[in-house]
Amino acid sequence: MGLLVDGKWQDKWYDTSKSGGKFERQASKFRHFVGADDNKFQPESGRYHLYVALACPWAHRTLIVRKLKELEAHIDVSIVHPHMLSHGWSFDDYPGSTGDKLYGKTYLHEIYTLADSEITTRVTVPILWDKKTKQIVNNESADIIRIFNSGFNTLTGNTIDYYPESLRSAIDEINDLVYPNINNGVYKAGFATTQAAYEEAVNDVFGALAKIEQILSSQRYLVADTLTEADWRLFTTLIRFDAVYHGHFKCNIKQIADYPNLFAYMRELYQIPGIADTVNFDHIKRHYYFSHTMINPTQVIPLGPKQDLMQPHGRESLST
Ligand SMILES: N[C@@H](CCC(=O)N[C@@H](CS)C(=O)NCC(=O)O)C(=O)O
Repeated sequence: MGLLVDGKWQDKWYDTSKSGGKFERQASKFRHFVGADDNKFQPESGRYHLYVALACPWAHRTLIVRKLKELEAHIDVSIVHPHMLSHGWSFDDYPGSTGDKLYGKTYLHEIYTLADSEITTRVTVPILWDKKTKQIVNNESADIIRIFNSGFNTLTGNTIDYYPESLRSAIDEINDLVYPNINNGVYKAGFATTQAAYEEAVNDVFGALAKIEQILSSQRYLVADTLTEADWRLFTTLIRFDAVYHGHFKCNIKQIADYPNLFAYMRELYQIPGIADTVNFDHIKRHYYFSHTMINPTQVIPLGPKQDLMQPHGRESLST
């Protein structure tokens, strides 16, 4: 784990000394868009490449929307090794990993320095890369899923909209609950280095899960009957919760399996054709339990949980 400073790799853990033990996520650096409004990055088949970790919930969002928007033939993917150790993400061989398909690099930080040899940044996945200009288009998953949602429609002819104009304020409102309290909330709990910071984060996680459980008791998806980006953004945290966040990040007041609505909703999303293929529990568990040695110094990876995610979800009756 580390970061690039003036283009040089430094092996450093997150610094929580100035924030009262709280984990504070750095803002993403590259925020360009693809599509009509930006002349520089036009939608073209085969021009863009996605760098991901199968373990990572943020990268997972981009893989899901790439699949649902039928972009697999147009945007290829390189998958890193699940371990993130002293050199950060690497392209070492591992089942389910691909190596760096574009440049044959060893470490992901070399992709950042290829874009800018003097860069100062954390080295995160996902990255949407432009082969033509050898630049990072965007390394913020919330943006990348919107790029995939609409930026390539002219190429694919797929006009399914996961962020429709008429639902934007409702989606934004859910995202404002889910991002700080759940998606990032589990990290704030797991990376907290004081009891107070941990307790505050965990209480926020379970407060928000209780609200979502209530919403899902009377409606099929987070925004009424329409599957939107808000659902996919929540899904990638839910699917990791019982396997990783409950134990490793100490979010152990309850499991997702203890919430009837959340658990059935998570299974419904998991069972949508193509989605289960984007979920790799080996990469997920191995990444967290093996990489975060200050949380789990033995690097022992737990065997459980054993859950049947294909059992019927029964949520069809909630649609009006
Ligand atoms: N805001 C980014 C966050 C991405 C992120 O933090 N990814 C993690 C993996 S789950 C990472 O690569 N961390 C490396 C680090 O922080 O040094 C996004 O949503 O795209």
